[in-house]
Amino acid sequence: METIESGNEIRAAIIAARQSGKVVGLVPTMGALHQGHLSLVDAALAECDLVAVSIFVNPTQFAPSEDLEKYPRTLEQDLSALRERGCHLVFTPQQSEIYPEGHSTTVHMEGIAKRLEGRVRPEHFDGVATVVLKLFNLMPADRAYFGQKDYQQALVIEQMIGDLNVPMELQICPTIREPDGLAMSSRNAYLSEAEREQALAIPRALQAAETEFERGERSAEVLIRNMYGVLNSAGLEANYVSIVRQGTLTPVVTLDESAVALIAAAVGSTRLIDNVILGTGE
Ligand SMILES: Nc1ncnc2c1ncn2[C@@H]1O[C@H](COP(=O)(O)OP(=O)(O)OP(=O)(O)O)[C@@H](O)[C@H]1O
Ligand SMILES: CC(C)(CO)[C@@H](O)C(=O)[O-]
Ligand code: BAL
Repeated sequence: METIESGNEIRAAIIAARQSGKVVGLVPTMGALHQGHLSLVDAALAECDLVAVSIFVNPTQFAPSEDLEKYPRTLEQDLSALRERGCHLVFTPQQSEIYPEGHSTTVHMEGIAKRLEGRVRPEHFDGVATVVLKLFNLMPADRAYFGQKDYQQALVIEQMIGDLNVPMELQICPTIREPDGLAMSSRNAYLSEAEREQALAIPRALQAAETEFERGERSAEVLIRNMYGVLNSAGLEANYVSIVRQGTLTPVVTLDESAVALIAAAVGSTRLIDNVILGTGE
C-alpha cells in the first residue's frame, strides 16, 4: 500500500492505473476509520482492480461552532487497517494541498442540499460538495463509494455529479451497525458510557417505524410521532425526525411508495444521524 500526500502524484498514479486497463474505486473519508468505512473499502475491492482511499478532515464542512478541532484523528491506526484490508493507495493531503493560499472557488448547492441537514447545518453541503469535487478531480477513479448512513450526503453528491457533468459513477453501500444496532460513526467515540446507551434510542426509533410500516401503518404522522416518543423517553432531543421520498427528500404524508425515515439527534454534545428505508429500494 502506498501513502501519497501530493495531489499531482495521486492523480498521476490513478491515471496510470486506468491507462493500464485497471478499474479504480475511490473511498473518500475523514479518517478515524471503523467497520463502516472498511465495508466501503471491501465493496470497492470486490468490484475494482485498484482501490484508493482519501483521509482528509475537511474544514469547510464544519461550522465555526462545530467539532473540527476535536474530530478524532487516528492516522497510524487508519493506515494499518487499510493495509490489512488490501487497499492500494491512500491520499493524505495537507490542508494547503486542498485549499491553497488564495483559493476562492466553491460549489454552492440549493434544492436537496437545503433540506434536513441543510437546515441545521446551512453551509455544510457546500463544503462537502466542494471537497468531494476536488477529490474527484485529484483522484479521477471510475467509481466512488459512499455510505447510506449519510443518506442525504449521497444524494447531494449524486446531484452535484449530474449538475456538473462529473465523470464518476456513485455506489451507495448499506449502513454498518454495532451488534446492538447503533450505526457506526466516527463521532460515537465522543459518547460516554451513559450516552452510548441513550444513543440506542435512535436505531430503536427507526426500527420501530420499520416494524410499524411492515405491519401496515402508512401514516407518516403516526410513524413520526412514535419515533419522537422513543427518542423523548430516552431523554434525547431530536434536531429532526422526518419521513421523505427517496431521491427528492420531499415530505411524505401517506407512505404509498418507498420512503426514507431520517433522524438527527443530540446525545449530550454529540450530534448523530441515522436513517432507514421504508419499503423497497434499499
Ligand atoms: N456505519 C456506516 N456504514 C456505512 N458507511 C458509513 C458508515 N459510517 C460512515 N460511512 C461512510 O463513510 C464515508 C466517510 O464518512 P465519515 O468519514 O464522515 O465517517 P463517519 O463515521 O460518518 O463520521 P462522522 O461521525 O463524521 O459522521 C461516508 O461515505 C459515510 O457515509
Ligand atoms: C464525503 C466526505 C469525506 C467529505 O469530506 C465526508 O463528508 C464524509 O466523510 O462523509
Ligand atoms: N459524515 C458526514 C461528515 C460530517 O458530518 O461532517
